Amino acid sequence: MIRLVLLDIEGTTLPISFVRDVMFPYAAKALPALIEDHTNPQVVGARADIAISHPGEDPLKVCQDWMAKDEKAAPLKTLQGITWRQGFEDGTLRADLYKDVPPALKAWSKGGLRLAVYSSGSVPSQKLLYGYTEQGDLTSLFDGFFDLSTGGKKDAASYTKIAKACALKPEEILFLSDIGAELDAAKEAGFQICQLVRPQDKTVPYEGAPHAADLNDVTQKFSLPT
Ligand SMILES: CSCCC(=O)C(=O)COP(=O)(O)O
Ligand SMILES: [Mg+2]
Repeated sequence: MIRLVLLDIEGTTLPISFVRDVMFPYAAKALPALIEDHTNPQVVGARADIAISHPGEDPLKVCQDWMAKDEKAAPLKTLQGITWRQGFEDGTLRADLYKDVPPALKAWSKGGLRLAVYSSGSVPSQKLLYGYTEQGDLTSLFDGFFDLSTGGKKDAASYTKIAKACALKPEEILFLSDIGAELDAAKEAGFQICQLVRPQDKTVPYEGAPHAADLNDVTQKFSLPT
C-alpha cells in the first residue's frame, strides 16, 4: 500500500523549460557577484568543495561549465539556491508548475497520503519554489525535503536513506521522476516507481518503468485519492 509519494521536480512537477529558461539564467546572472562573497559561510563552503573537485580552476568558470551541461553538482545547486532566494522573495521568480500538479497534490494529501520532494535542487530552493508558485504556497503539503546531501539520485542507497528518514518500508513509497536512471535506483531500493512522460518536456519513455502523462494519470494508475 502506498503511504508516501516522493516527487522529483524538474520534468515531473515543473516544466524543464522553466528551469532552463527562467531559473538558470537568473542564477547565471547573479553568480559572478555571489561567488566573490567571502562572508557567506555557504558560499565559502561551496568554493571549498569546488577547489577539491577542480583544484586550481576558476570556481566561476567551473560553475558556468556545470550550468552549460546541466550538471547536478551539489556546490552549484547550493549557489544557485542562494541566488534564487532574492528572485522568489521579490516576485521576479514564481514557479509555474504543471497545472495538474497543485490539485493532485492537494487531493493526495487530503486523502491521507504523505508527500515528499527529492530533487537535485537544494532543500532551501525546493522550499522557495513550492513556497512561491502561481497557485500559492504549497510547502505545507510536504513533510519531507531531500536533496543531494542525502546522496545522488541515481544511487539506490539514497532511496534507502529516504525510506528510513520517513520511517516507511521502501515498498510503501511511490517515486515519480522523468529520468530512467533515477527510477532504476529507486526500484533497486524497493520503491514503487512511475515515469512522468510529459509531452511538453519531450521525455523519452523509459521501458523499465510504468508511465504517466501527468499526475491525474498517476492517480488512476496507482488508485490514489481523488
Ligand atoms: C528547486 S529545483 C530547481 C531546479 C534544479 O536546479 C534542478 O536541478 C532540478 O533537478 P531535479 O532533480 O528536480 O530534476
Ligand atoms: Mg527531473
